[in-house]
Amino acid sequence: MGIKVINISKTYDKIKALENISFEVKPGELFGLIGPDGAGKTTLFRILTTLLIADTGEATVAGYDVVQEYKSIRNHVGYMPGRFSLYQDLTVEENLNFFATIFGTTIEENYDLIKDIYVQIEPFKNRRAGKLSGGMKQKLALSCALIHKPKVLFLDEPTTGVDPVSRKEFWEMLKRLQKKNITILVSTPYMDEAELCDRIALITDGKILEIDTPEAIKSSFPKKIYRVKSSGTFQLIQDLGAYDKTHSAYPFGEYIHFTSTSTDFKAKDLVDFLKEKNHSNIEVMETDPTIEDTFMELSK
Ligand SMILES: Nc1ncnc2c1ncn2[C@@H]1O[C@H](COP(=O)(O)OP(=O)(O)OP(=O)(O)O)[C@@H](O)[C@H]1O
Repeated sequence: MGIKVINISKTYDKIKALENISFEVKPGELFGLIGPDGAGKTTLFRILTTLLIADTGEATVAGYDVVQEYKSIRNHVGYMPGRFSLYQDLTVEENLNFFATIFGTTIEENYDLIKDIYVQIEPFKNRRAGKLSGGMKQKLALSCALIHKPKVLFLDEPTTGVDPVSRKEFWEMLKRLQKKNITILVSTPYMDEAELCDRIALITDGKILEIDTPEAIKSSFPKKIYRVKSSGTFQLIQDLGAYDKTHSAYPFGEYIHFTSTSTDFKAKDLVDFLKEKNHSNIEVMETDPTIEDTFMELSK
């Protein structure tokens, strides 16, 4: 009752939005699609929620074929699209009632499923959706996507433009929904959110680079990573770019993450090189790989 995607491709004019995508989401799994803007995440969501037909390939959602059995899928999935999808001029309660009605249900019938989320916006039930904060809009959109008790939930960048506290609360809600046997496919450009998924697929330019648990993806990183800092960040990037032992060097927060082509490379080699280049306040320290590092390495 999860999701199966087999060799899905989709091209818009000349843009290959998806190229031979295959993966499986197990029933009850919280699966993340992690990738930058334009990676193809929305296109994939639209295909799986039957709003768009793939050029080639097959997919099933909750056991139903996305083309042949699209009507059944629509009754069994909840979809929270990336951009705010609610009726801005309707109130919170009217929006929820509207979605309940089109699925032939009522707020009361499935209140248990949305209770946790809805109680937080219920005090504002008479406010128009267009006047809600980002975090509240997101909670309302999730309530609307859940009101017909879907088996599978699709969330396209649900936390983009939402403050950090609401983001954290949102992920806690997803974990609780997962315990109620809902399969969840969520996309995000935030690498820290990737860590909260059971498994993730790293996607860029319409292709999947890797699928595994966040832990396995991090531990598969093939090189030692050093975090590097000096008083002149711009010059540091330039000099690391020109260094003959550099495999990769890219900004990572306040540091540059550096890997070397050499297998017996030592932090001292880099310190000596940077001293030669007149850098001051040099800091070079080995650090643990993150999902973002794997992403950078695989998309090189
Ligand atoms: N209707 C369309 N017509 C032409 N090109 C499109 C269309 N929709 C998407 N694309 C292109 O297909 C590629 C994948 O887009 P898609 O929206 O699926 O990516 P995404 O990962 O969801 O990114 P974003 O978060 O920016 O929506 C992009 O290059 C995009 O410009």
